[in-house]
Amino acid sequence: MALLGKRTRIEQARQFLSGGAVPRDDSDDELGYEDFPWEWIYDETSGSQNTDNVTPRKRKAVPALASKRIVGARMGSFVCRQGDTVLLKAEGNQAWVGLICEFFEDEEEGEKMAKFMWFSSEKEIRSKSTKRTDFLPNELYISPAFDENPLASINGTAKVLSLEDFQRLYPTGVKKSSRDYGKIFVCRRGCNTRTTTYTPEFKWEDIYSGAADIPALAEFVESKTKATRKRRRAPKEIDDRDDFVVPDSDDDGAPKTPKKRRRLNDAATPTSSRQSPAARKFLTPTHKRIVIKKQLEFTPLGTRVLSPSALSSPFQIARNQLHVSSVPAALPCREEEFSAVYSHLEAAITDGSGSCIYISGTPGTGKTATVREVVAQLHASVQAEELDDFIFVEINGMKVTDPNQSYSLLWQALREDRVSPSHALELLEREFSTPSPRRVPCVVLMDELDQLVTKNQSVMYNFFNWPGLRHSRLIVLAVANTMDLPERTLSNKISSRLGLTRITFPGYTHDQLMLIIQSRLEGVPGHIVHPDAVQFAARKVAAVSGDARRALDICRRAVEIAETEAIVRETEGEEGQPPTPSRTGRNKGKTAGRSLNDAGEPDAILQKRAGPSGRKGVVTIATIKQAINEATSSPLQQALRALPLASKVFLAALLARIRRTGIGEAVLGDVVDEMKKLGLMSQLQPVHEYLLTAVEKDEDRTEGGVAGTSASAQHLHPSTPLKHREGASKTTDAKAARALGIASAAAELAEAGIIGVEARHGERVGRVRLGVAEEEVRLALGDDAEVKGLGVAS
Ligand SMILES: Nc1ncnc2c1ncn2[C@@H]1O[C@H](COP(=O)(O)OP(=O)(O)OP(=O)(O)O)[C@@H](O)[C@H]1O
Repeated sequence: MALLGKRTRIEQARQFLSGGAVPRDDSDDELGYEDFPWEWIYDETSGSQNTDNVTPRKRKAVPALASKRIVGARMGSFVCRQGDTVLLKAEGNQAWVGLICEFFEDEEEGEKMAKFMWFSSEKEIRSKSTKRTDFLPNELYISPAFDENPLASINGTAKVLSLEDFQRLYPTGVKKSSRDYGKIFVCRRGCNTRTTTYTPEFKWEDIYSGAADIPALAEFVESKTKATRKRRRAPKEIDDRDDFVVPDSDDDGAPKTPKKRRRLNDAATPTSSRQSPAARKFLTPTHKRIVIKKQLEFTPLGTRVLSPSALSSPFQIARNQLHVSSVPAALPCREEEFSAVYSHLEAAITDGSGSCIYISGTPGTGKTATVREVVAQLHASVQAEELDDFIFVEINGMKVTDPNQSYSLLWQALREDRVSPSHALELLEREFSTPSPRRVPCVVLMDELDQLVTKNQSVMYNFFNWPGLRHSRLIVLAVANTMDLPERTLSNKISSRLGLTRITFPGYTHDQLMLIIQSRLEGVPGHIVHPDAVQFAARKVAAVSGDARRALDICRRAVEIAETEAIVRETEGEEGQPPTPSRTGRNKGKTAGRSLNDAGEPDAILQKRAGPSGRKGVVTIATIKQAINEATSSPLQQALRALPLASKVFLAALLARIRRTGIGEAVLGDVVDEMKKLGLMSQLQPVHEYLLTAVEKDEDRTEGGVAGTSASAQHLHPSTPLKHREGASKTTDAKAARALGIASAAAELAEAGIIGVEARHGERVGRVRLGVAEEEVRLALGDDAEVKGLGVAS
């Protein structure tokens, strides 16, 4: 019984930590094998008068005893007190060493807890280049890191000494046979292991003699392990100093729109990375910083490297900058969303708490780009020592073949260890329900969440649920296209319990799309895109979807068209063709490449160059029209537009269903229901007629209504061997023929690869999904006269 209790306690206290903990060869456990409960030791002498520097947390103290100060804790014969250094159980035979700062009762969890200040071993220092080489086998660094852990994680006492005292007391080292073996440590420096900055050497007994010294010790380690520290200074003060970059004048300290090369906190807090390295290095022996003038830095001419874009034509630069895969220098029109995501993430990382943010919005509204930018800015803050370290991992529903792989990816991010999904799930469950000192927060971006839901809801449930577990420090950013995916897939009861923070990204208006395109064209020389063209593209896209990706794609294609035209024109000119009236004398005789490289030409020249049609070599409204036309006249687009009405309505219904559920696939029967709804709503005579007849006939066919349709669609598929056509066998051929309207539409679409149908014999739940991009269907049928008004464009 006692042994079982002991095991539970150790299980509970397991740290599952690697690297950094102190190896312990002995398995001796001072706490014995009896599972006594932990009891508080109160300060009987001082009563409610707190003279000590260290006060317990009244907030969490047991109410009846709130006036008494907790100074220690007892478990059987084991006693530890505030200010003591103790061992905390780590994975295997390892232990962490922590200094007990305060005790408190966590009422929510009904657990006795303590706040620890950590010692670190050299193993915890990740940077090999800045790691000291003079560390001793039992040396620890006191670190400016704190954690709260249950008393159950305490595993014995530790003794910390100065090097002098250690050598005096143990001149030949600690013998393996000694009870003190593995429990005596030397501390002569403090270290911030994340930044690998050390305090100057000290004598431990000089700086620490007991609980009363904790605040001073914390302050000392904190202040001495930061090369430079954020200190909010007035702009004037910054201006007066030579060694800082002058921040932008629009600083108000609040998170700003993401802009490259200007970190979010730059202006609010001058950080170490903004100082010259020299200014950071120079300290007096008493550790006062010497501010020196920033060294003049220049790059020798011989090694000056031009960026590739500098060598490109304006067209190439524009194409590159408009490309959707290029990372924009700024994300205009997403200021609010950026701030919301940033502050949530920053707060969660700082507090060491878990959090789950659900981000929704239609495609191309900048969800992924914004989250990535936030994470990049937070990483910059970590580099500048303004934020605690965190792990970031991106899991994309489109890129995993099985949603369960998400578990392996998360575990790999946490531990750099590849395991199977089922094993990873086990490990993650255990990890997140186990207290662990210094667990680094982990931010997970779950992109294209819809795809992870389709196959297995437990994946989404777990990722939404884990952040709520007390020890997880997991921050999930779930990105999806629909607002109510959690409710639809997890039931209202569960999803409301999860307490998700929701952020919605609205579609861009045409003004916003204009701004986005213009910002991408910033720095492109030669005014090669006419402002009217930008406006036209923005209007066209905003009318259909508000999708920045589409707007950028159209503009990029338009630039390509203009570039080709310019080259053709130049070549024609070179081959002795009479120059066009627009050709300026300056350009005459130049090669295509060189003449196109003219940067900064005034608009007038470009307009002239554009020729009588007003478009050669410049992107105009006509070029945009051509680009849109091309995009909508690809073979796929043409095939989609040439589909029979039944197939178009089927696609419109499938799209509506997918959009409504937020899931990338739908039950065939539901699509037919959707068709009925569309038929009722539609003002279009042909749709109305078609649907009422086709659906009614279909309903006649089987009592289940949609079942018959599903079966028909699946089993009338030309690729299905006749003998396997269960649906057909269930009904008479005549009935099947009557239902052929919808069934054959589905079969035809499946054969063309426009949809995929997953046949489930004898069931009513055959599933159907799009086999082409949703965007292609929207583009082709969005303004198709036959199905206009069925919501394909929205
Ligand atoms: N405000 C913006 N400024 C500049 N570029 C933007 C902006 N919003 C989106 N983009 C660009 O549009 C493209 C699509 O953006 P993103 O991938 O973030 O959209 P999304 O909402 O995540 O779409 P999906 O749901 O399809 O994944 C990217 O190239 C991105 O850089």
